Amino acid sequence: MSGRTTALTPPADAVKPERHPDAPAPGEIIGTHYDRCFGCGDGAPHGLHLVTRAGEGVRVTAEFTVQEAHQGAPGLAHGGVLASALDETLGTLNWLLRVIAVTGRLETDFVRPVPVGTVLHLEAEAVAVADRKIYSTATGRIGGPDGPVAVRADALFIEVKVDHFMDNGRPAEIDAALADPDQLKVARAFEVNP
Ligand SMILES: CCCCCCCCCCCC(=O)SCCNC(=O)CCNC(=O)[C@H](O)C(C)(C)COP(=O)(O)OP(=O)(O)OC[C@H]1O[C@@H](n2cnc3c(N)ncnc32)[C@H](O)[C@@H]1OP(=O)(O)O
Repeated sequence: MSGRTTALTPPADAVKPERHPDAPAPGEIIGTHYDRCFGCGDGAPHGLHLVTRAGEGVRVTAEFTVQEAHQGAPGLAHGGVLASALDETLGTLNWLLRVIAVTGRLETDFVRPVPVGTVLHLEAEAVAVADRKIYSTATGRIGGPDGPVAVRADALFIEVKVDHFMDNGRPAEIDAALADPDQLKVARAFEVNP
């Protein structure tokens, strides 16, 4: 038994994800999508401050150092924080597809404890797309990029329009985020050129 639900098995008509021609080049840092994002924002003091790089194909790598504020058991990372790191890394894959998407489902395996001060080396790949559904998978390793797997996850992201954030987010913050001309340009470009 793998423990996985069938909700994360791509349907028979799913296709291989295609990297968008305008996606960041392999090795390039993929910047934050929102300054106050818990996963990647510089303006989130207790956030993860994840720095993600584009890889080959539809792959990304990221690093996250576990801080004092991220503990669950004494001296060990909280599982929810580790799931957040996986979620953020997986979410960044959608920028290589140039699709705006949110997490619908995230299934996480916690394989080894992750002590405070550890650098978690994350790697994620989009594996299939079916209409609005993007299936992806990620691992987090400790002790180096080739170290043992400490956490892994499979996920389903669902493509949404920018309106998803306008309709459901706090208007003042959405306005502030979209007042950034780069952010608005990127968001609109995604919708015009999926
Ligand atoms: C400015 C730029 C900023 C860009 C900002 C980017 C932010 C990224 C941040 C990191 C990632 C996150 O944490 S995102 C935050 C956490 N996630 C969320 O808040 C999402 C909350 N959920 C929702 O809003 C909604 O449930 C949606 C949008 C996911 C889906 O609603 P919907 O649009 O009405 O679509 P719906 O018809 O229900 O589903 C479409 C298809 O997906 C399937 N589906 C939907 N949910 C699931 C599920 N949990 N498990 C399995 N399958 C599912 C359905 O069966 C259906 O399949 P079929 O019938 O077509 O076969």
